[in-house]
Amino acid sequence: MQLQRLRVRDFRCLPQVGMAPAPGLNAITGDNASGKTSLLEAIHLLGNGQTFTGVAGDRLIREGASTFTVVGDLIDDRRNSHRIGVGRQTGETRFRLDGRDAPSRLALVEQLPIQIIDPNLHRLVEAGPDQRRRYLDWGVFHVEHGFFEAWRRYRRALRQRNAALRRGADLASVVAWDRELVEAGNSVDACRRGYVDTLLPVLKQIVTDVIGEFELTLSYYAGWAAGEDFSSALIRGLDGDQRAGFTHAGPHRADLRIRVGHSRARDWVSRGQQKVISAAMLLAQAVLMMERRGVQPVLLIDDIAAELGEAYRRALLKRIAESGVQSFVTFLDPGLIPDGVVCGAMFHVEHGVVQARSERG
Ligand SMILES: Nc1ncnc2c1ncn2[C@@H]1O[C@H](COP(=O)(O)OP(=O)(O)OP(=O)(O)O)[C@@H](O)[C@H]1O
Repeated sequence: MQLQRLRVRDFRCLPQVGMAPAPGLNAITGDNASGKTSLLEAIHLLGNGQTFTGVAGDRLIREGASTFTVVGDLIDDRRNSHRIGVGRQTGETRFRLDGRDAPSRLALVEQLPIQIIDPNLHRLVEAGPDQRRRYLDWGVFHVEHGFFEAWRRYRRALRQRNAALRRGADLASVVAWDRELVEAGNSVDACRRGYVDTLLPVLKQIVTDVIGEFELTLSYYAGWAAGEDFSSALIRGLDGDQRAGFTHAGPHRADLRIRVGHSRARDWVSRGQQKVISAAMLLAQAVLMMERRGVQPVLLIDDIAAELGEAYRRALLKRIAESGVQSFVTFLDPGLIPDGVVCGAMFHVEHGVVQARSERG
């Protein structure tokens, strides 16, 4: 999927924007508070239905206006055109897809897969498993059909089992959910496992291209002990589950464990390297999606220049530009666009006004 045209009206500090992005790397330059992040937010909204900064509702409407609209014209990998839109009016946000109301935000997520690389990116390596699980599931969702349905079934059964545990129900009422839980959980697990196997070589190659030789391993933890099956883990954990009032083992506890040599990555690598590994993880998903599904995702990259030294910044942006993934990258100053990075298009933002630029100067 490629964003061919973007139109924005009264969104955050942007009064009116009309731009025609290029297929590869789109550089967006502008001073602090000029509106660069707002522009990325508008694109994110199209592919996700939500902003990445967490700002929501009427606060997204430009001060003094009463509505906002963001519309994107897309072309898919079979050269079909699509139009998606998000608008807010009288306290309600509406999603539009090809001239109709979209049933939910999920329809947008399916239409325009989008990922954000921002200054909090290192948390993917550093923070707890939740963020990595979300990362993993985003990729699995877009690549493995059937994953979403299995995940929904699993969540439903888990909720019911936990409710029974919480109210101290008898054993039969708790284990009544185990069959569904195990069936759906095993499907979720199989999808994730297969995905990680194909992701890992792509990721390793990207990390090597950017950092050089690096002993990175990514291992998948299913959410119960290795060598045991899910069903046995549930039986073994039953006493503990009844005492705690919730289910311990299962795909809801899965993780991607990132190691460098024999150490956990977060204990071993520098903050800059954590960011490069995290960015590489997102880029690897994008590349895999293109290879496996022929679907092009969009990458949004906010403020990476402020976070990375010249060498990593150049290598990473060069790799992103060469991947062919459509990306939108913000820079405070055009001088921060590293030499050798080929930009498909350049835009400059000043006081909320976006203009195409023909050269870096
Ligand atoms: N609803 C709104 N109406 C008007 N202005 C807004 C609204 N929401 C945010 N702004 C303003 O928009 C301005 C631009 O913010 P934005 O985050 O897009 O800038 P930026 O170019 O990314 O800056 P930086 O380089 O400092 O990150 C800010 O001054 C912010 O206060």
